Amino acid sequence: MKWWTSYALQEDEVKEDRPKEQPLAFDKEAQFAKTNRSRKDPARDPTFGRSDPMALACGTCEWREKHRAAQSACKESRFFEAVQLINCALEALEQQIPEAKHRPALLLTEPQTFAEELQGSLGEHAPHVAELWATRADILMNLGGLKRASGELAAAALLAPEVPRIQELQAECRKLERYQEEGIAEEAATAAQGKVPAHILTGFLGSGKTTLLNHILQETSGRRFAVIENEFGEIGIDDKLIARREDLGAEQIIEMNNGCICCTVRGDLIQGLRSILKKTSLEGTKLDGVIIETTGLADPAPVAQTFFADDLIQAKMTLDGIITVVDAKHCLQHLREEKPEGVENEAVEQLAFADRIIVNKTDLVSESEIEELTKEVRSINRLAPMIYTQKSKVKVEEIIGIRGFSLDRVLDSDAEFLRDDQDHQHDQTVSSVGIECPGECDREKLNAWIAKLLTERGTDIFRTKGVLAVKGCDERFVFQGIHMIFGGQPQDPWPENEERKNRLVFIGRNLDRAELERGFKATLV
Ligand SMILES: Nc1nc2c(ncn2[C@@H]2O[C@H](COP(=O)(O)OP(=O)(O)OP(=O)(O)O)[C@@H](O)[C@H]2O)c(=O)[nH]1
Repeated sequence: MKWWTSYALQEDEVKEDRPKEQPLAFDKEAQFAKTNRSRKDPARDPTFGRSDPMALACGTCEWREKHRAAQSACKESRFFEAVQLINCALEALEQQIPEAKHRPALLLTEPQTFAEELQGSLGEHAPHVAELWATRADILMNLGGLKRASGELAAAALLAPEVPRIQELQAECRKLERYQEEGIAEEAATAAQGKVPAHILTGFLGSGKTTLLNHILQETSGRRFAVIENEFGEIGIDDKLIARREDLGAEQIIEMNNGCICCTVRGDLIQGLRSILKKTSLEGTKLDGVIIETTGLADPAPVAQTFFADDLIQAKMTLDGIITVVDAKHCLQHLREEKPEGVENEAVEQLAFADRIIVNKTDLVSESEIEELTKEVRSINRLAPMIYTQKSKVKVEEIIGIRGFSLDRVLDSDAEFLRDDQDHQHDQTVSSVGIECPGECDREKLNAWIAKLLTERGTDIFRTKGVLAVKGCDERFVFQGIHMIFGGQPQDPWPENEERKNRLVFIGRNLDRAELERGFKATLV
């Protein structure tokens, strides 16, 4: 059965109950060390690890009250809120412990080290700290972070070995870990069965994400996938580039343009996922999965966090994996780009978070270039399997249904992953210019202009794409450019209900809108 509906989110769907943006920051580990996220230094920054605005209340609030609230939230399956509350309780308790002041934030971020170092000097506070860690472990177990939970419980047991609740939770955690290790994961599997798997496709501009999406849809026709397309450009082009939608089988597509789901349209992502759940529930249908294609400038961490931060989504969906596509030709230059202090390098983030890495466009590079790139990629992400492709052609079972995402792995490297108060700053010099105008282009003039533009400015113009009306051509002319590599070809005929007009987008650094508009308009007949 075909089940294709293309629709944009309604205003009232996205505005209501819009959650606040929830970017993240990183911690240590080599895998994440190059991400250049803004990090706070616990030794120098007294606000390190504290949530704001909750932190303001914490100074005066009673830790017991926050602890009770965290326990209630956990019982009611509001796990993300429970994490924020328990962290708040820990912060409040930390204030009460003079010894903790010498090791700021350790109580929050590294329970085991804290317990080992201060075990003998906590006095009456020891069982209280242990109790809070036990609650945090309980919440983490519910979210699937077993390794982290086990660490918190070990620390709690060090401080309060005889507390029955800690022992019970340890036994429960061991049981779940055993299930996980033995691969039987009965309870987890039963819980996951009813959940819709989600797949995040990420990768820098022009790396081959849409090509991969088309490939997945083609190879899985008959399976029902909903797709969320997110574009950075001022004008959406990708929806026109998803090949032969009607032939691809069962999908629902939601487009989110002009903003990045990792920050400005993050609330839209949550509402988009919720509306997919609502639609399938109303229709009584079942989805095989949701595929989210991020912009080429997205930080995948906040996108992944969405699957924990929203209670409904957490209950009904499970993040199967983050698939990062790499452009073998241009990736290194983006990985090595120097960014100002505190500004993140998205290309690095995308690799650091990957559960699978697809090194695409191997046709454009030599063996030795691939070797060099592999080394660099491995210095950022040691673990994710790497797959080498042309035109993103990969065996679908290597990237879909992989159960690749692990909360534990992310928490190991980024203890702050589940906090809702982290900084994350994109490079403000990178922007997009969209041109939309009627008329027909002259192919020769267009070629000459674009060739000159990209030869001269191709270092700064990362990505160009467009759907153009070319004189003498009955089809929509699709133009694609990545730095200085560009090309175009007629695609399918203009749909009857679509006006023949030009839509072109440039994404890059220090773009000159007036110059681009002037240049393009000069190619019109
Ligand atoms: N030479 C070559 N070109 C490729 C390969 N894979 C994809 N392309 C081309 O690269 C261009 C960009 O591919 P897309 O799939 O649109 O890339 P994207 O990551 O979705 O791009 P954005 O969403 O704009 O960031 C298109 O013209 C593709 O046809 C490949 O393996 N080799």
